[in-house]
Amino acid sequence: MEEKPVVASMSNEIILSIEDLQKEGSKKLPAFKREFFNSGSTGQITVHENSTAYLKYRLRTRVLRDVSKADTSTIVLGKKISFPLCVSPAGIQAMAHPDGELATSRACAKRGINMGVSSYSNYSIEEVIQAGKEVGDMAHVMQLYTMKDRAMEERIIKRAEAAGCKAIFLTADSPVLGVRYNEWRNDFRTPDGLGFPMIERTTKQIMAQTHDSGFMAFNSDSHSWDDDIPWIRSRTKMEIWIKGVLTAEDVLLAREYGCEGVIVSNHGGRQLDGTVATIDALPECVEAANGKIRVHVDGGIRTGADIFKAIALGAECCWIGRPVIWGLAYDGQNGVEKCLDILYDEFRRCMMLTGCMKVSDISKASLGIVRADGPLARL
Ligand SMILES: Cc1cc2nc3c(=O)[nH]c(=O)nc-3n(C[C@H](O)[C@H](O)[C@H](O)COP(=O)(O)O)c2cc1C
Ligand SMILES: O=C(O)C(=O)c1ccccc1
Repeated sequence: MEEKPVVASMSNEIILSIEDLQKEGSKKLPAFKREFFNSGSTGQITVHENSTAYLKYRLRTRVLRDVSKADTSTIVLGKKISFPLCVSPAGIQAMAHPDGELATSRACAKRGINMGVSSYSNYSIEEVIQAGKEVGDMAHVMQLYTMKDRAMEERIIKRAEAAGCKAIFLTADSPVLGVRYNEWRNDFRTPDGLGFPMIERTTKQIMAQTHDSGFMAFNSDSHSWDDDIPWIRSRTKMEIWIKGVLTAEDVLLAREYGCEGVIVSNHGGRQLDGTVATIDALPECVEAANGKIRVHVDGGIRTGADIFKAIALGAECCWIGRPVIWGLAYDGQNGVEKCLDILYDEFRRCMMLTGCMKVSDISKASLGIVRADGPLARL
């Protein structure tokens, strides 16, 4: 007879962490897709550091507090969400699972969080919003690049507004594609049969792009604060947020140009390798915002404690890109729900174990930093 293990396993679930989801989700993808989704640019330094930069912070716990009614909810983009996390816009989600952005939208609606939709989505903004509506209440935002074809850019804005999007996230870090060895080595092309309804292109037309420019062939590299922000503002009542900000200087410009918020982001390390990790750029951006515009952050967030640390450093909310892709690849909508459930549970436990009753209790006092040979330093 087979010997029973001494400690019975808690469950048969093999996905307990985002790391597990990365491993199992990635396994389901052929190499060219896996590398496209998971890689960063050039030496992969920033994609790595986005996550490891969180490790230097230590949690300062407060004990003997009644956390029985800990409330993780918060209000973002006018919606009460279940915890301070939203899903970053990421293109070609149907390459991870046939249901693509529809599955992501349903999972977000079911779990009560907001979603960004890429201009390079495989389902239209109308379809993505409708899919979410059938499940629950949430906010969608439309991600936009400054485009060479301004008439098309305007059509994206108008469609997004008519469909009910709350905001435009203007991705400002991509006038040109980053150095992506994986895409060049694999001669990366989007698989046959996928549509790109927001940029009004078929896969055939996309595939015709060279690898110097890739998707960014449609993006304008002559963009500027002056030419683009007032232009967008005059075409929509939606909020305008700048995605891809890493410096206090650009936060001040976003304020000057009347933007509602910034996403502190380096595009998940996919554009310029060697930029600052986003959690390390966050403090100067929060200081420059001075409470006048909202500051959110994405890049490398893989645990509930990472979310907690970003909130402690002044972000209103965090966003995740790849973890959702891994969830999609693993099991479509179910996989994305699993991803959100893992992060929710970890974040809630982190709040309770640090003695925080509500999200607004999380502050600089919740963190310390260990410097070489020193005791824990307060922030
Ligand atoms: C496969 C993939 C596609 C992406 N597509 C877009 C996009 O279309 N527009 C955009 O602004 N950002 C895009 N991003 C960047 C994400 O919005 C986000 O900034 C980044 O993924 C966050 O880092 P993380 O993946 O470490 O969480 C993409 C990221 C990935 C991984
Ligand atoms: O690869 C990316 O980072 C990205 O932004 C993108 C843009 C268009 C389609 C797919 C991904």
